[in-house]
Amino acid sequence: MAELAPSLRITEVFFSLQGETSRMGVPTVFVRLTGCPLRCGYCDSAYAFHGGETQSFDTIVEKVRSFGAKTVCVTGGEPLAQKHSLAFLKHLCDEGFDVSLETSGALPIEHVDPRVSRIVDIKTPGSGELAKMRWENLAAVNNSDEIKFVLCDRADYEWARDLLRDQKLAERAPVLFSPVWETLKPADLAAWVLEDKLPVRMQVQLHKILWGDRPGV
Ligand SMILES: C[S@@+](CC[C@H](N)C(=O)[O-])C[C@H]1O[C@@H](n2cnc3c(N)ncnc32)[C@H](O)[C@@H]1O
Ligand SMILES: Nc1nc2[nH]cc(C(=O)O)c2c(=O)[nH]1
Ligand code: SF4
Ligand SMILES: [Mg+2]
Repeated sequence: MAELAPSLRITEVFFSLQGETSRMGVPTVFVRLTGCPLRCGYCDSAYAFHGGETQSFDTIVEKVRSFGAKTVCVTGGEPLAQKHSLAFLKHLCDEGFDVSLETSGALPIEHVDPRVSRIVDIKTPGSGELAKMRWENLAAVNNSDEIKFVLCDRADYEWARDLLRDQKLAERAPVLFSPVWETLKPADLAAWVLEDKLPVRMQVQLHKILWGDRPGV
C-alpha cells in the first residue's frame, strides 16, 4: 500500500519580522508546529501545545510561498518532536528557502539538514525544564547555528555565565542571552553582560516591543 504523503500538525503560518536571534529584523515566514514535550514556565507559545491542523508539505509550502519571502523560521511547540519535521526542513531547503529552526535542546539535532541554521536553547534551572536538556547536542552545534539562553533571573544568569565559560560555548557557536519577557528587566541583563564582559549577543524580542505578546506576530 502506498504511504500517505508526509504531513505535519501546524498551529500557524505567518509573516513577520524575525524578532529573535542574530537574524532579528529580517522579514521572515514563521511555521509554528503543534505540540511540545516540555513545559517551560515562561512559554509564550503555550497555545501551540494542542490543536492545530494536519497539513501536507505541499499545502504548507504553498502558504509559505504566498508571502513572497525567502527566509523561513520553523518553530513551535517543539518542531523536532514531530515525525516528519526533518523531512520538512530538508524540503524547505530544497525549495530554495533560507531556513532557521528554533528548538528546545531536548531533542537530537544532528540529523537536521546542514543547510538549516539551528537555534538551540539551553533550558535553565528557572525554566523548570533543565532535566530535559540533551547535552550531546552541544557537540553537534557549529558556527552556522546559535546557542540560546532564555533567562528568568540573576540565578539563571549566573548559571548560564558559568556554563558558557566552563564549556567554552562561544567557541562553538554564537551565543544569545535573552530575558524572559516582562520577568527579567532587559536593562539588568545588559548591565550584567557588560560587567562580566561576556562574549554573547544580548537580545530582546523585537516583535513583542512592536506588537505585544500575542500569536501571529
Ligand atoms: C516558543 S519557543 C519554540 C521552539 C522550541 N520549543 C524552543 O523552546 O526553543 C521559541 C523561543 O522562544 C523562547 N521563549 C518562549 N517564551 C519566552 C518568553 N516568555 N520570553 C522570552 N523568550 C521566550 C524560547 O526559549 C525559545 O528560544
Ligand atoms: N516575530 C517573531 N519572531 C520570532 N522568532 C522566534 C519566534 C518563536 O516563537 O519561535 C518568533 C515569533 O513568534 N515571532
Ligand atoms: S520548549 Fe519551547 S515551546 Fe516547549 S514549553 Fe519550552 S519554550 Fe514553550
Ligand atoms: Mg514566539
